[in-house]
Amino acid sequence: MGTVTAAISLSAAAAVGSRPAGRRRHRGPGAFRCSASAAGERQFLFNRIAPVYDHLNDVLSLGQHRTWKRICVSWSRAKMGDRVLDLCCGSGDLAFLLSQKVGLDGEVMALDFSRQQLLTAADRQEQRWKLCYKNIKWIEGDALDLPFTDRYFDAVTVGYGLRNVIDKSRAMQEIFRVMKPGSRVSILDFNKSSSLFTASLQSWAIDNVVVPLASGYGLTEEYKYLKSSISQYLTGEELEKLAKEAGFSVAKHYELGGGLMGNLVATR
Ligand SMILES: C/C(=C\Cc1cc(O)c2ccccc2c1O)CCC[C@H](C)CCC[C@H](C)CCCC(C)C
Ligand SMILES: C[S@@+](CC[C@H](N)C(=O)[O-])C[C@H]1O[C@@H](n2cnc3c(N)ncnc32)[C@H](O)[C@@H]1O
Repeated sequence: MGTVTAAISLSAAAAVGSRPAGRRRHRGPGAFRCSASAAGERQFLFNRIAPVYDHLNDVLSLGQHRTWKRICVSWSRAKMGDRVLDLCCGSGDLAFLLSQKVGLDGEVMALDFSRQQLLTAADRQEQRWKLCYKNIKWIEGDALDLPFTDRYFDAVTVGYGLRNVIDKSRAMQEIFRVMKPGSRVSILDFNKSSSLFTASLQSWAIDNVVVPLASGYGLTEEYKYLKSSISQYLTGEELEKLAKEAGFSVAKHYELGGGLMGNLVATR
């Protein structure tokens, strides 16, 4: 595991560039305590599910999540030679897809605040034979305070991450800041559907399939969180509005998987 740890940049300083010091935001003490404990709980949750995360995603979505992730990466328009960011990268599914898009001349920065997810990702990278995967750097960091300079990336992806960050507006502003003008962000997540049928199907599947199966791994509460996080998420229309408020010129949300999932594409 030693080499795996070495593969992860464990501090912002180790990441490329660094945000102008003057731009670090000041949080009120109360706000910091509140968001820090909530963020800490989510960090702990994703550390805990890391060992079975990929397996359960494959089983619970019958492998469909890989199709949705391929669509997300394709819609980012990442291309050969690009410098790209996979934000909230987890075990690296989208980072590996981006790696193939940008090739060895390109660069993939994959950031997450869960060390266990990053260790899984680095382990997977070591086990894979494709040369291009060497272009991925795993960075332990916070999506709300990205360790990258302004206008740095040609494309950004976020797979099932925005719903999990404490401050979605702040995250969108950080994404905007680190993107080059004219570049795209592609954000995949569950869809908070306005259709009663779709919302009921999604809720039924989580209650009657996802959580019972996860319980077999001792992860009942972790997967129960899925449902509450979706109910607190933004609708497609609200995601488009959030992107525009962050400064994006164009933002469009597309439903996937019969409305169970959704993907926001925004252009800076
Ligand atoms: C890759 C997927 C979800 C990732 C994911 C996101 C989270 O925020 C979590 C939070 C807490 C625990 C786990 C996760 C998490 O895994 C999407 C596919 C995996 C889903 C867990 C399964 C969703 C099932 C659908 C509601 C119904 C699928 C119907 C059909 C088989 C396509
Ligand atoms: C459901 S996983 C998604 C992983 C991967 N993108 C995928 O598509 O499978 C959500 C990830 O977001 C990360 N995350 C949540 N809040 C974060 C934050 N503020 N900063 C960095 N990562 C965060 C979690 O640690 C977790 O690995």
